[in-house]
This record gives sequence, structure tokens and C-alpha cells, in this order.
Amino acid sequence: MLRICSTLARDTSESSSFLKVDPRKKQITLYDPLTCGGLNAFPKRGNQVPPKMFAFDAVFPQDASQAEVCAGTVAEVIQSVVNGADGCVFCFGHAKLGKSYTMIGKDDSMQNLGIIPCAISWLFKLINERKEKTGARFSVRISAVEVWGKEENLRDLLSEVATGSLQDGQSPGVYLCEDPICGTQLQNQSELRAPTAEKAAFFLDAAIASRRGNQQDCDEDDLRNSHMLFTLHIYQYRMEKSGKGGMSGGRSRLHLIDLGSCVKALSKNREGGSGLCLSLSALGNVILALVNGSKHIPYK
Ligand SMILES: Nc1ncnc2c1ncn2[C@@H]1O[C@H](COP(=O)(O)OP(=O)(O)OP(=O)(O)O)[C@@H](O)[C@H]1O
Repeated sequence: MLRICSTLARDTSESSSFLKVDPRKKQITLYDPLTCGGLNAFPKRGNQVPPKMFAFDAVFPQDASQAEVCAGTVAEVIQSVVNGADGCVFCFGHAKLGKSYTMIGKDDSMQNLGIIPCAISWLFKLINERKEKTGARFSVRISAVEVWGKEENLRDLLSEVATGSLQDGQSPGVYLCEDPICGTQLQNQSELRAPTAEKAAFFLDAAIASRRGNQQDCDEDDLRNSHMLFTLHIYQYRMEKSGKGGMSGGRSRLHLIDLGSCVKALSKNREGGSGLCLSLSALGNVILALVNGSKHIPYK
């Protein structure tokens, strides 16, 4: 899916000349700015580059509201998660284009709420409907972990809420573990029970407040490399219809990820200490490999 940054709208003359958006056909067409007259400062070239068309599952134009974006991205995945599948929604793109606005939004009005608060609200609504219809029992737990800095440190964003005490933030508990079946897994993060949407929203606020990017001594690099993984763990179980008193159920997870921009930051963890932090194009390759079920995922 593609959301066009709203700041492009201010640039109407230039952006509209090289970008055509067709939300109905779910496609955009890019024209060469040097030949379509958008950037007059550059001389026109003789041979024109043909326009490039890209198709998506959905295209949200500059004036799309948060509600439209949430409805188009979250509704389906919430259904699947309540049906027992794992789901993930994240947003990636260049710096300051509205990734956090899309995922988290602003709490000054209901219209500005982003995907994560929206997903929380819809999840609990759907769970309550399911409880009434099927008698299934649900328990929701929340975890929130930040990957931050050039060294890609892991931080449990809910450890303070879990222990009720201020810590140094370097939560020694969270680590990555290679599981032969499930792949790379985060281990040992706090998983807090959220019986209501309000409690889940409280944990979201606590996680956002704990992020490195929201600390006073954070620098540009920290800000760029702050990624939040907010996960809703849904446990559900129901009595077997056979009447023998058996129970069935399981756990599904909805991962909601607010990625930083990760532009031009050096990471000591990658490529022997001199490589670039996972760039947008590298991240694109990882996503393509995952979607295509490739054996090799190029993330190391
Ligand atoms: N569609 C929009 N409507 C209103 N304001 C927006 C919109 N998109 C982004 N903004 C505003 O633009 C600014 C930058 O957005 P935001 O911080 O979400 O970008 P980002 O891509 O997450 O940045 P970073 O690269 O630092 O992670 C914020 O003040 C945000 O509120």
C-alpha cells in the first residue's frame, strides 16, 4: 500500500506534473521531472524517459484522512488476527514523510489517531463481538520493544510500567534468539495484561514516552534510528463442542511497527563495522524476500 505524503500537496505545481495518482485503479505514474516541465531549472533532454507506472494493493492520496488509511490497512488484518493468524502493519519511507503520523498519529483529536490506537480500539470491539457470538474467551497482552541507535540496541519500553520503578532503560532482559522453526524471535520482553482498550492505550502511551527519541539527551542519530515494535498478543480459548470438557485455543499476534527513517547512519553491527544501517532499499529487499518465501533473507 502507498500513502502519498501530505506535504507534497503544498508543492502542487511541481509534484502534480511528475506524479499522477489514481486511487481507484490503485496505481501511480511517475513522469521524468526533467522532461515533463516540472523542474524548469534543468534543461530538457532530447530523448524522453517513458513514464513508469506502479500498482499497489491500495493508494492513499495526499488528502486521505487517517480514518481512510486505518480502514484500508487495519480492518482486514484485525479479522485475521482474531481468527488465529499472526499479522503485521508497518510503515517505511524517507525521513519526515509521516510514518509516525500514520502509525501513531496525534492525540489532539479523534480524526488524527493513527493505525496503532485504531487497531487497539477495533481489536477489542471485535473481541467483544466474538465473545458474545461464540462464547470464546480472550486475553490480550501487550509488549513494546525499541531498537535504537547505531548499535541497534534493544530496549523493553514497558519495563518501567511492569516493575513500577525507574530503570536505566538498558533492559538487560530483551534479546534475539534464533528459533529453528519460528525464525528470529524477541525474548524476555515484558508482556502486560490489557483487559480493556483503555489499558492497552495506556501501555501505548507509556511505550511512546519511554522511547529513546523522546528523551531529552537524544541526538539526531538516535531519533533516526528509533524503531518501536508494539505487539498485541491475543490468547483465546473455548470449550470443545463435544461436551467432554476439553479446551481448544491458541495465541496470535499483531505486530505494529513504527520504523525510524534510518538514513545514512553507520552501524557497527553491519558489514564488519563499516556498513550502512539497513537502508530503505535494503529493507525493500528484505520485505520482498519474506513475501516471496525466499530461503535467504538479506538482513545481515
Ligand atoms: N498526513 C498528515 N497530516 C498532517 N500532518 C502530517 C501528515 N503527515 C505528516 N505530518 C506531520 O509531519 C511531521 C513529520 O511527520 P512524522 O514525524 O510522522 O514523520 P516520520 O516519517 O515518522 O519522521 P522520521 O523520519 O523522523 O521517523 C509531523 O509533525 C507530522 O505531524
